[in-house]
Amino acid sequence: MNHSVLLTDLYQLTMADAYYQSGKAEDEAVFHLYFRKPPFKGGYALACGLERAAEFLENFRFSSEEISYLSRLTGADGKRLFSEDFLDAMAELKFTCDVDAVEEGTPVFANEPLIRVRGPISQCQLIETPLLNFVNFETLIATKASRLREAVKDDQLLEFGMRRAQGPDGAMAASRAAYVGGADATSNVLAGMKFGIPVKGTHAHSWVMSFDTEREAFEAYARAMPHNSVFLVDTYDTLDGVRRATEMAKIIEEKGHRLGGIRLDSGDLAYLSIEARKILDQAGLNDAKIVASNDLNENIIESLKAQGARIDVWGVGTQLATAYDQPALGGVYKLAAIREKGGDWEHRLKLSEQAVKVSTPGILGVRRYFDGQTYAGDLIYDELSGIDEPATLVDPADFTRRKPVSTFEFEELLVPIFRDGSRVYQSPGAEAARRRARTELLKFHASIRRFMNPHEYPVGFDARLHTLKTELILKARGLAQP
Ligand SMILES: Nc1ncnc2c1ncn2[C@@H]1O[C@H](COP(=O)(O)OP(=O)(O)OP(=O)(O)O)[C@@H](O)[C@H]1O
Ligand SMILES: O=P(O)(O)OC[C@H]1O[C@H](OP(=O)(O)OP(=O)(O)O)[C@H](O)[C@@H]1O
Ligand SMILES: O=C(O)c1cccnc1
Repeated sequence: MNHSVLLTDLYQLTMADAYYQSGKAEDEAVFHLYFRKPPFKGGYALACGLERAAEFLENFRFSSEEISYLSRLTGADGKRLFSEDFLDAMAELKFTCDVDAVEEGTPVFANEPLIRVRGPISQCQLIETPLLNFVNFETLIATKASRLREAVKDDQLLEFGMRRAQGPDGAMAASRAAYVGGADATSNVLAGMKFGIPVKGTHAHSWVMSFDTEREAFEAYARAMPHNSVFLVDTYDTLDGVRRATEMAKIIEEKGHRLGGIRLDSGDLAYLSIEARKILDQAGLNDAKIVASNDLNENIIESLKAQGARIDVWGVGTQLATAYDQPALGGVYKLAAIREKGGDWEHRLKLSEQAVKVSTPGILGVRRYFDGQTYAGDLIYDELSGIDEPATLVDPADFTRRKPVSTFEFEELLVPIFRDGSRVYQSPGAEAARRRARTELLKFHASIRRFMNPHEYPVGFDARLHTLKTELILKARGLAQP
């Protein structure tokens, strides 16, 4: 899916023009994309959206039609909004940035750069909005799916959300991200074809309603789809429907198949699934699956399991595809360092009344330390300052809390994606990202995956970065020590 370079906010283009006019367009800058709080009051997020971001950047060039459109835009005085020099430069523009990013399916935490962009400030600026658009949404949905995966445990999780998703593009991105996060399949056929996601489904109430009786509907379905025979049993009376479904086993077996199962879509799903299981088992259909749907989310699933529900397959639509309880991830993209051509790097920081909103200066990297059993903590450091050895995590919220990590193995979370505008990383695809999410999440202590009051995984600054940031905050507030 390729997107136009005009998929950006107007102010990115007006700033880019102004950078050209100020002679700063080629100044080198570093921006980081990160979020300040994990979504859903959870303990982590699952990085997603890089594949689409990389595709977008790879095709980052202005067409003559796009330049012509921009040349027709006018400002408040009715004169052309964009300067001719800027539009000429855009017509010739080649993406030349270095981009480093966390791979899709990697668990990530507040304030860690998910993407780092380094290059001419005008280019860094133009790509801010689309990068945030791709990463915020897909990371949000992948995280939601991973919470659902946590709730369903080893059961099957099906994503049924297209009908309630935020438009067709939202549905496509949601199906992909849900798969990365832990869904086993989607009902979205186009997502199946485009992203290689398994597609699965049952049938709707309309099938049953289109016949005079439920029996006729089930018989016709059993004959037509003996190899895909999950019957929706709640159109009239759920447990009667289950009994009727068991009567289809004969037709299905005559065709050389086994009854797939039933789907419950209303009522008390704990009670009904327990009763349905008894009916299926009594009919010798122990292998028939019970599918449940109806506005499910991770908390309802956890509760249903605690109630002893006998559900094998969970169909989740609206709450997954729309991230119902938190419709946006608040990822931001902030300037952290800049240098004029041939000059030295200067750190940059944005102040805020709220300490958590003060941005972090530098060319940041993240090291994830492993103590042999679980991940022990992440170290955010500034490549310009170097790491203060022995490596120690300094809690940004309380500098007296420190955790030594130098004896542990570590990996760098940011990997090169573009060098000088050329793509050096091929996305391994949704399937590989999904596997990564599964294996990586299990390397953290389970308490970070808890829904209620999850454990806060240690993410600290390197001591030099902590000192640098403190000094820059004091300086910006006019409080610097002489
Ligand atoms: N045993 C249960 N414990 C907790 N939540 C449940 C249980 N059974 C069903 N639910 C959930 O309660 C909600 C019930 O919603 P609602 O009242 O709209 O459904 P319904 O009346 O059973 O069916 P519908 O309105 O779709 O015909 C759904 O989110 C469903 O997943
Ligand atoms: O509940 P969700 O998690 O979004 O899952 C998808 C829902 O879509 C279908 O319902 P339908 O469109 O027929 O509407 P209804 O069942 O809500 O009436 C299906 O029967 C599920 O209930
Ligand atoms: O296949 C299903 O059962 C299905 C698909 C989409 C939405 N709800 C249910």
